[in-house]
Amino acid sequence: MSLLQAVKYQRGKLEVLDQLLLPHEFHYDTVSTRQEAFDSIATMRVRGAPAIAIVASLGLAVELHNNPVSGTSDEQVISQIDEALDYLKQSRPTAVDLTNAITQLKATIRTADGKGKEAIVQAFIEEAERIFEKDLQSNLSIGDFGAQWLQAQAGASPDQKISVLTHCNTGALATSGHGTALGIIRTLQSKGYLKHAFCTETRPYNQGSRLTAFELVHEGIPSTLITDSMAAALFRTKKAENNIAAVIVGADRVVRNGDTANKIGTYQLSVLAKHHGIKFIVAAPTTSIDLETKTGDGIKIEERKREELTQISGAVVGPDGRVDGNNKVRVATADQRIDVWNPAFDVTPAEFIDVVVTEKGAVEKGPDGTFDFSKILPKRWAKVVG
Ligand SMILES: CSC[C@@H](O)[C@@H](O)C(=O)COP(=O)(O)O
Repeated sequence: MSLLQAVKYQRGKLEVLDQLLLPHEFHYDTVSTRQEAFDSIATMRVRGAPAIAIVASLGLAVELHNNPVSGTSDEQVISQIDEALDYLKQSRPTAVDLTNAITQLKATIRTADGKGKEAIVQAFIEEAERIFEKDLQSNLSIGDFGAQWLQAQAGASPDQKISVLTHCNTGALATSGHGTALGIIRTLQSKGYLKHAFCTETRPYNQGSRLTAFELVHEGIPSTLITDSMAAALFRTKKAENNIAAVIVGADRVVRNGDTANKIGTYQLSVLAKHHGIKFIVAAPTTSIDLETKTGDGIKIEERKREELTQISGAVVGPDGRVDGNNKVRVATADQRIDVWNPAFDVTPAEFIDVVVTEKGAVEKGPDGTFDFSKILPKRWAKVVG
């Protein structure tokens, strides 16, 4: 089985899989400049909170590797890199991984201040590469902690397999590999704990049907696709038969009290899960945690263009039922004059979340109903909260 990779990188060269063409066509774009990185992210050719941060960081690393910076003093070079990072930060607003990566990159280049411009650039490139490599390790740990938590809380085991529902895409395509929520599902499968994975279509951008369904099939994980509107009926009619124990989702931003921004539709799933006695798990690396924002009310939710709701693209299906991946079409699915509201994310309040699984462990709610991240992030906590 070939490995799914959203990003292929070697020093000086970055290739990014165009996810808009999936699952019908595999095409990698070369990304060599900050503008190309920005464009890949803003047009959603690459998407998913960790992958966005990785492409922005490595895209600029490639630009700096191949094109000497013009500044002469260390101060000038640092300010030019800062400017490029601030530009990249504008590519998409809701996921915090990019902001956290930028903070980390800015701090790292300052450790080379006074050592000359090559040292500053080198420090940047090495830090960007570390962000990429560390993400994979984080995903694998999230998978282990998530499976352990489900073993303890839902009795998941080879003798008592569980089923789960996931939303959006959080797999290898949204990260450096393995995935977060989908990473837990992969780990459950490898341990023999998984009965079945259900995935939502994830309207309007269809990350679930285009990407997650593709990843699940690719991995040979027993799985079923549903539309977003079928979740309640699924829980009501198929929970017992399938032993549906958890909804597992990723995160674009988990704020200080645990409120979590994730793909639109996540919030309604959390309400349904509570109603049906199903655990609700947020799987997120600590790079997706934002301690500076106190509650979900402070999260900026990206609104996207109307055509994402009123039009859809895909590949032509022939009369024999075969999909012709080379023959793409874009079709209208609504009266093009209708007014549209298209928020890309929503906020799930902490009260509906049972656990936030990070690479540093599973964090459960305290008696006050909020999450306390001070134990897993003591330094960041001290900086922000004191
Ligand atoms: C590990 S990816 C976590 C989230 O980024 C994911 O669930 C999600 O909401 C992605 O949204 P997208 O708009 O496709 O970037």
